[in-house]
Amino acid sequence: MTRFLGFYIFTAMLYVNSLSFSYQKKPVLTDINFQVKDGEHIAIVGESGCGKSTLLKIIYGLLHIDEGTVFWNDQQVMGPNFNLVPGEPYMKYLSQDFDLMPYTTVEENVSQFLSVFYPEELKARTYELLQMIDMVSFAKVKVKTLSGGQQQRVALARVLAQMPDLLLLDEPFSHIDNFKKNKLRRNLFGYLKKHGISCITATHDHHDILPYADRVLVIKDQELIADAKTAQLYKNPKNLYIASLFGEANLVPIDIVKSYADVKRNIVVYAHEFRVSRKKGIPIIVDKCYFMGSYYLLEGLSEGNKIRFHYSEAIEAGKKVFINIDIETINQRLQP
Ligand SMILES: Nc1ncnc2c1ncn2[C@@H]1O[C@H](COP(=O)(O)OP(=O)(O)OP(=O)(O)O)[C@@H](O)[C@H]1O
Repeated sequence: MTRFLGFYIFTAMLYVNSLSFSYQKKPVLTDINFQVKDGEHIAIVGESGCGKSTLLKIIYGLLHIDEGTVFWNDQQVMGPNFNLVPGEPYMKYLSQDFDLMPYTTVEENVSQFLSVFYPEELKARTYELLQMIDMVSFAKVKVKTLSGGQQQRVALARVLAQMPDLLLLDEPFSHIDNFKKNKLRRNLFGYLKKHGISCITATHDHHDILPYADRVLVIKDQELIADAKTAQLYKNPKNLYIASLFGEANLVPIDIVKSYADVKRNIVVYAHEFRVSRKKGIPIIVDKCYFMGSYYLLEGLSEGNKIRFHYSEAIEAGKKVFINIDIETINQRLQP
């Protein structure tokens, strides 16, 4: 809620309230509550099969929910039992299977949905979208001859041509190679912010989350276990499940740190948060060493606990080193 000219204005526009859903008997989602504000980018994350796609389908009105409601401002999203043609006009859903016209060109697939009257403007808007997906040179090519990744990019431009207020993206870069992925991410999320389009992205990939999502929702065992600002969740993950969504992480019994010997608690420590010393710290015998490009990922045992940590150099299996965790990190993670 924001205050404007003395009045309070509700800026939240999508409301998901007490939502529960099951395909058969076993619940898939239980008591899910969250809101999405105007122009906000949300990432939905969680292990495979936790219900991310299901949640997007419910929001779009493709599935009938057992309990709860979904509202777009003051308008309730009704499921397939009420809508002959599922889906709502103000939002678009980019599913894992792309809905394209295979026998027409890339350009035609994109421009078909542009509600523009003048031909020059139609050309300019189509070009803007083709540029965004980096496919200007494919404008005249028939979609059926494109690769899976190229088709996924066309599908993206096609939903954006419809200028939704809310875009639902299900693993939007799953078919796209690493050469193109980073540029496309920057283009897409920049485009959405520029045009004030809200977005919910279901993803496994932290590269889709950290630089672009304003907030992250984490699903585990049917429930929403976290709803927090991205940086806050990353810096202070409450458990190993959440931390592992962002990278290699460990659950460390804090009593292996000498000064915390009396504290019987585990804390989450990312692999990159350890500092390696040849002289002092937590002793660890290296077991495995993986070259990761700009660093090495090392795996070792300390008092029976398997710990993974990063170091700038390779360390031979069997060697003893010492690892350290910053006191600020420990204190932060020990907070309730
Ligand atoms: N049409 C369906 N009928 C029955 N069960 C389904 C159906 N679709 C999905 N499920 C089940 O519902 C659960 C949630 O599936 P969903 O596809 O939403 O998960 P997800 O988090 O998106 O997974 P992934 O990350 O692998 O895409 C899974 O256990 C899945 O097997």
